[in-house]
Amino acid sequence: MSWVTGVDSGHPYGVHNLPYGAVSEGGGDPRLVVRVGDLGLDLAAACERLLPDLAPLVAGPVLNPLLAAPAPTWRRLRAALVEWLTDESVRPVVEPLLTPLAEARTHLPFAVGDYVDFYASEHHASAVGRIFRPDSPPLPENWKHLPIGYHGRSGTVVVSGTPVARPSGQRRLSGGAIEVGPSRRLDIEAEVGFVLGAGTRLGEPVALADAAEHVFGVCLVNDWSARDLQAWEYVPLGPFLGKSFATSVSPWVVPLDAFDGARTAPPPRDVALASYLDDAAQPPWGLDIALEVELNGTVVSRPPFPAMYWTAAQMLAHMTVNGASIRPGDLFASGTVSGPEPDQAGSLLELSRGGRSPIELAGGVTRSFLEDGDRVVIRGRVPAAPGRPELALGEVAGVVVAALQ
Ligand SMILES: O=C(O)/C=C/C(=O)CC(=O)CC(=O)O
Ligand SMILES: [Ca+2]
Ligand SMILES: [Mg+2]
Repeated sequence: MSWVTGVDSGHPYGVHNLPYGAVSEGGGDPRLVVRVGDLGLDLAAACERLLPDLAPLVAGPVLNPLLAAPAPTWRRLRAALVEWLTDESVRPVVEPLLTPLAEARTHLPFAVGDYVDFYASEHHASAVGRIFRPDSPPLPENWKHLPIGYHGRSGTVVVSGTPVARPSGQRRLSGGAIEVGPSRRLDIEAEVGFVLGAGTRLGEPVALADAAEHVFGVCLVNDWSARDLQAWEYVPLGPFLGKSFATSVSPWVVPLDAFDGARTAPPPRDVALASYLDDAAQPPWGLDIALEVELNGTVVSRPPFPAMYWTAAQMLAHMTVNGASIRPGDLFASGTVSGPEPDQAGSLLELSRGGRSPIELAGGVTRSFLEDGDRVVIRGRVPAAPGRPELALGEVAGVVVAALQ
């Protein structure tokens, strides 16, 4: 148990969590911290005093030098952090380096390299297939053979709290006319993101068994999506401007090792998998994360991450099977997390059945898609279970503002 006041062994930000972030105070420069309770430990100052050989990796303002190090270095730092925050004898050195996070501003804690978004929920993929392609089977033929994904726009990944301007673009009206203007079907996608480190060389795939050597940590993602732009532009090359205008991520990157007690078996596979994706003999890579989507103060959905068909390890193995290299700071997202129940969908497109059944919010207000001024908050946690305290992932929030043009 930690000596930090108020951080008992059941605290969701206890020493079993210790997520990394970047904060600034009073207009100062961002610095890297590790979160314990509601406090941030200054990583550079702590390492300078107690682990000097790692200090250059956490000098800030981003985690990328640490991400570039091999996974055993990440584990060494994490073990040291646990020791510093639990061992009374180091307390006089560490305690002065803790500051309250309440007044701090959070920043994107890593420079995003490449960004990939997958489509790993069978429930989401089938539901969207029915809405976008009513005359075709809900799932495309390839869906159970490989985790489908697309490369997104890393430069528009923003930290939670950044306002999101309504995107503009082309759409096709029901009569066939083409119109340009602000999106009328702006949506969210509740997703889980994976931050990569320990880069690879061109031509070097990452095997399923090695995934934990490259997945540094986990965050929450809101893949804002303009459904009218998307539906018109996506054939035949896939998502483009309907999803590239902003992608929000939570400010805290929870180390993969914090999920050791939260692994779940993925759903049974009903198609034989190619050997590079066959995870039958691997430790389970499902994660027991419960999401919650709140729109203007009303919880509208509770998407369950264990329902995802494809795991992060499979996504990484597939992303690199062609020999594509990874770089420290690369980010991939799971795709919309939707469960089997109607109130477990991770997008308004599903919750409002393609816009036909608006959802009800507090105060008699209804929504099919987002209006200017709407505020969306996606929260994530691993619930407490016997022998396992709750693990908080925090939240990713954003307010929609009017189109700039
Ligand atoms: O089925 C389609 O045509 C597209 C669906 C999506 O919205 C793609 C996407 O972002 C993947 C996901 O989040 O699951
Ligand atoms: Ca998405
Ligand atoms: Mg996006």
